[in-house]
Amino acid sequence: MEQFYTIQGEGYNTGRAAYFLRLGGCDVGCVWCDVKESWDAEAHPRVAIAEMVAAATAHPGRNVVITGGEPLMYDLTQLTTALHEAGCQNWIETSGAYPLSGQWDWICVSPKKFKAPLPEVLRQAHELKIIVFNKSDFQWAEQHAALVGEHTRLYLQPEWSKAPQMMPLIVDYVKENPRWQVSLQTHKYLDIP
Ligand SMILES: C[S@@+](CC[C@H](N)C(=O)[O-])C[C@H]1O[C@@H](n2cnc3c(N)ncnc32)[C@H](O)[C@@H]1O
Ligand SMILES: Nc1nc2[nH]cc(C(=O)O)c2c(=O)[nH]1
Ligand code: SF4
Ligand SMILES: [Mg+2]
Repeated sequence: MEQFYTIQGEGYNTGRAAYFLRLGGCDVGCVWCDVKESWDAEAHPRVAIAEMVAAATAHPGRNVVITGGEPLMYDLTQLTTALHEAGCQNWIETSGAYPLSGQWDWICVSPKKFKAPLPEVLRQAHELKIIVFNKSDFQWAEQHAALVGEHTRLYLQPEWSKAPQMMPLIVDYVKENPRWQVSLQTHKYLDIP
C-alpha cells in the first residue's frame, strides 16, 4: 500500500530508524483502526519484491517493519528471505490472526477482540502490544500475557482517540504491575509518518 522511511514510533524498538512496508489487505475489522484505507488490498498497486528490497536498502537504515493491513494474510517467506539476503533486520507488526510465515528478527503481536490471535503466533512474539480502548482491556491484556513466552515484553498502548481518558489508568496500572510498560504512538506526537 505504501512504503516510507521513518522512526519506529511504538513498542520495544521506539526511536529506531526503520523502513516501513505497509501491505494492503485486512479483514480483522478493528472499529478504531488508524489505517482503514489499508483494508481493501485491491485498492492498492502490486509492487515486486525486488522493488521493495531496492527501496528499503536505498537508505542508511537496515531495519524493515512489515505492517499493514494484516501482513500475515500473505506468505511472507520470499519477501523476508530477500530482505535478509540484502542485509536487513525484519520486524513485523501483526494481529496474530493468521499463521506466521517468513523469517523474523522481531515479532510484535497486537491481538484484537475482532479476530482472535492464534496461540502459536502469541508463543513466538518478542513483544505483546495491547491497545487500551476501555477499562476492560486490562483484564483482556492479562489473558493474553498468560499465552506468550517467558521473555516476551509486555506493552500497553492507548487507543489514539481514547488516550486522554485511558493514559492515567495505564500509568496507574504499570506502576502496580511493573511487568508491563507504556507504549505511545510517538510518531503521531512528532507528526512524522
Ligand atoms: C495498523 S496496525 C497494522 C498491523 C496489524 N494489522 C496489527 O493490527 O497489529 C499497526 C499497529 O497499530 C496499532 N493501532 C491501530 N490503530 C490504532 C489506534 N487507533 N490507536 C492505537 N494503536 C493503534 C495496532 O494495534 C498495531 O499494533
Ligand atoms: N512511525 C511509525 N511507527 C509505527 N509503528 C507501527 C506502525 C504501524 O502502522 O504499523 C507505525 C507507523 O505507521 N509509523
Ligand atoms: S488488525 Fe491491524 S490493520 Fe487490521 S483493522 Fe485491526 S489495527 Fe487495522
Ligand atoms: Mg500506524
